Amino acid sequence: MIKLQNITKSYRNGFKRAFVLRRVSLEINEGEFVTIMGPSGAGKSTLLHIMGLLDEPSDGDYLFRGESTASMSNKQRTELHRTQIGFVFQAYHLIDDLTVYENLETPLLYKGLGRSERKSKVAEMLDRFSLVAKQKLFPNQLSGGQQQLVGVARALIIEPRVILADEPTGNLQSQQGEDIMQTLRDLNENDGVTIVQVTHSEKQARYGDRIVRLVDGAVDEDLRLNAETAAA
Ligand SMILES: Nc1ncnc2c1ncn2[C@@H]1O[C@H](COP(=O)(O)OP(=O)(O)OP(=O)(O)O)[C@@H](O)[C@H]1O
Repeated sequence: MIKLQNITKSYRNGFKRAFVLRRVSLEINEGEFVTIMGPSGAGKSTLLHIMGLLDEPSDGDYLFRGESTASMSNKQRTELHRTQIGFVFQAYHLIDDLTVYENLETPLLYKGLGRSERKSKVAEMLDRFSLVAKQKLFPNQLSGGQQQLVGVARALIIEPRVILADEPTGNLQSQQGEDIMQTLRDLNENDGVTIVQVTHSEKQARYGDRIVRLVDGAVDEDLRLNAETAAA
């Protein structure tokens, strides 16, 4: 589903080049639940943004479902991102001047869904994430944790084939965090949705079935968890 081949990302830093990712090759199959871990600054978010077509590699190729994304037009890449990828941002990225309801409805508008279908899908998400009472509020009227929940709901609402989540529980209380992890695991197990999450938490990593550790922009370890090491 996701195939990264020798992905390199670098930025110019004065006269030098700073390498954030160094020849990262990684294959993620449909239905996997992968966790990317590693020290701060290792390149985890950058890698996730490249997978989500929100950033481009400096070198190497990224194939999404067998198709090279380098040869796609910007329009095709945007379309792919909007219809197949649910992205949960570390810093929520909600639209400030839209209400919770409207923030959830936006991806459905981009997807071209009709009014009544949008209404029922938004209602379902509001209910699932206990946000019904907050639907008319704007993001700055919510707590950080509530904004995070809206961010997760917005990623799930298009029923994506892939969910890319950058520290999806970073600002949540532990119970809310566990609920989100359980939701992701159910989607993975019951609906076969492919999930790639970035986290610093070993406990959250155990919801998945594989851990990829990045150090200094390179893959340091690629570990498959078995039933005993994965969370029960
Ligand atoms: N636009 C940019 N220009 C220059 N350097 C950048 C840019 N974006 C990211 N970097 C650098 O790339 C490195 C990796 O950043 P990234 O956010 O991918 O790390 P991370 O592993 O996700 O870290 P954290 O766990 O702290 O979120 C950092 O050193 C950062 O300064």
